[in-house]
Amino acid sequence: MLFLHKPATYLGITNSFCSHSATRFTCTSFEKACAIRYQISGLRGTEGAIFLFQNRCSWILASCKKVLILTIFRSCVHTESCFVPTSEIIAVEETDLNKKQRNSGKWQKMAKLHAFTVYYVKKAQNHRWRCSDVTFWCVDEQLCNQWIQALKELLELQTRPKQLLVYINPYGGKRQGKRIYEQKVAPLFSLASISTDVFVTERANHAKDNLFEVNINKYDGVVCVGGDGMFSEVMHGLIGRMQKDSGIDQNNPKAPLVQCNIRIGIIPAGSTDCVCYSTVGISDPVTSALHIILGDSQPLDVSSVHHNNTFLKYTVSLLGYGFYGDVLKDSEKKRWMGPMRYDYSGFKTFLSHHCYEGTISFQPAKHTLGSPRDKDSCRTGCHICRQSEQQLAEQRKKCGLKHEEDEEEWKVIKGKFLAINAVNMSCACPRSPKGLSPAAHLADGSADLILVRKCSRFDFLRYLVRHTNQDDQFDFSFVDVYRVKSFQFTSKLLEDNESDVTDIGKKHFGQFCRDHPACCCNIANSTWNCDGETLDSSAIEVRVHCQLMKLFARGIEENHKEAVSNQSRVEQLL
Ligand SMILES: Nc1ncnc2c1ncn2[C@@H]1O[C@H](COP(=O)(O)OP(=O)(O)OP(=O)(O)O)[C@@H](O)[C@H]1O
Ligand SMILES: CCCCCCCCCCCCC/C=C/[C@@H](O)[C@H](CO)NC(C)=O
Ligand SMILES: [Ca+2]
Repeated sequence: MLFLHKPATYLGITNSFCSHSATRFTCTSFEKACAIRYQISGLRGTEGAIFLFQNRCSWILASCKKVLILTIFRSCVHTESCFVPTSEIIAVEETDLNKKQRNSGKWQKMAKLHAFTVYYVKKAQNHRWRCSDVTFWCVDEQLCNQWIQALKELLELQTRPKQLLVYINPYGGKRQGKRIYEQKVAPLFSLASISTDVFVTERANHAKDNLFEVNINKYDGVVCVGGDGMFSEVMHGLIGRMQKDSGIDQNNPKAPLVQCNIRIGIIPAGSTDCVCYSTVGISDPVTSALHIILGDSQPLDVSSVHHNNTFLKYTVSLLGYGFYGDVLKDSEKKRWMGPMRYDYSGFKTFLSHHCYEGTISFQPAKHTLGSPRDKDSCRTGCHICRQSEQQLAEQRKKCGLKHEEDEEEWKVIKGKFLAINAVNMSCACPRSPKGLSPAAHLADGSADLILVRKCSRFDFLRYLVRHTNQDDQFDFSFVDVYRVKSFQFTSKLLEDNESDVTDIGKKHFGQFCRDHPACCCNIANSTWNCDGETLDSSAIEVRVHCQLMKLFARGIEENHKEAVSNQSRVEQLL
């Protein structure tokens, strides 16, 4: 006999079935429950049960009548889910009966009981995940142990991290990194039997430097607790370590980089948390911890940024010149304000309305199927990213790590720009839920290059407002967008200096455009905002490396997909 302890799990079940006796369920025999295909005949009038079938664990009220079962399954699909893929079970534990019995007096009167608790991922609104649990009671100790054993064996079959290296930035965002990790994440890791080595950073680049020294092969993944800057640090440490160990010179902009197979998990505790939000769909520490525990894997494009054959940085989210560069530069002086610094500096920069002159050259990304104006966004299991992955594998088979000469055409655009934004992913974040390029892909080997030409303050405001709503951000005459695999930028100032090095006067001309002092064209350079860090050079060369690294994430899930697949599975079964 197995008893389900939580009748509330069955919200969707018809009233006639969900009587007060609903707390008591008879279980099928272990063998029948484990049968690969669910046999209705095996139930013989059973009221309720836990089943394992087709790699799914479900706890349901059941009846011999087919039609009723169908109703029950349907109601489960539309309300609280009783279906849990074993890949979404977090842990199975023998239940501490003393604790449970104290809470529930009615069990005390019963004969010797045995119980186990299944902890599983419960999916809530807006991609938020929570750890839920259900306890199964049983008078037969052997049956109870068989269930625990069977479920644990299933969990062993999942490829999940067992040993993680954790870096916490105690100063990111609202300075809550340490508290968030200790209170929300560490208990979940311990429930899932994950061991951790935790490292609280004491200075910027501490995590990055440490990653060059540790015995990295000991770990199944690296977790960073902080914002985009902290993630960037850890990513630089891992990718840099990988290239160093493989003898790849990062200063060579054309060097084919070695893929980094050690996954990074992001526990969001920063100011923007754009990488986390764009890859999970929400900036929530518990949700991210659960993605890490389940061992999710999401490949990510990474761009390398060089200047004159010198490596500057890698970027995965925004590489922005003009508006976002100026916002970052100003906001760095106001770190004490926490996340609010971006709003303050954003407003200031908007009022200054500076535009910058320069030349952009780029190679269009012809290999990918999508376009930046697509209506569909990159979602879990995205077919466009999968197609790029196949291409990448074929290319590797053909060339190995040989240097590949790329003769594809370059397009050149000269002009005055308020903003140049290159994004490898949508760059969605709580401030901009669709991101700066809603149709950009996480792993297609391309970046979206957005050029915002000089326009009025009012028009620029209209453009910025569209970062925050559903309207098309590219539907403006002064905005152009291209999907690219590489690009270069040189500012007018640098071009002039290079062509006329003797004209020293130019360098000291002052802030604004010589021809039109009132036109807001800034003679000085802007700064590149590279995932929230400033770059030293304004002239850069950028190249996208398809799926260079992996995160503990699965991309943003299509909301109705899961329900539809549950439904079709039910139909398959009956
Ligand atoms: N102990 C430390 N002291 C000072 N700075 C640190 C420390 N540890 C890490 N850093 C640096 O702090 C910078 C910012 O951190 P983080 O990204 O976590 O927060 P944020 O800037 O508030 O968030 P976001 O990047 O999402 O806007 C990173 O560039 C990182 O290198
Ligand atoms: C008046 C309306 C103003 C709207 C402004 C919208 C602001 C949206 C911010 C989107 C930034 C997304 C890009 C992410 C960049 C990160 O890499 C970086 C570091 O965390 N963050 C910033 C703010 O530069
Ligand atoms: Ca991309």
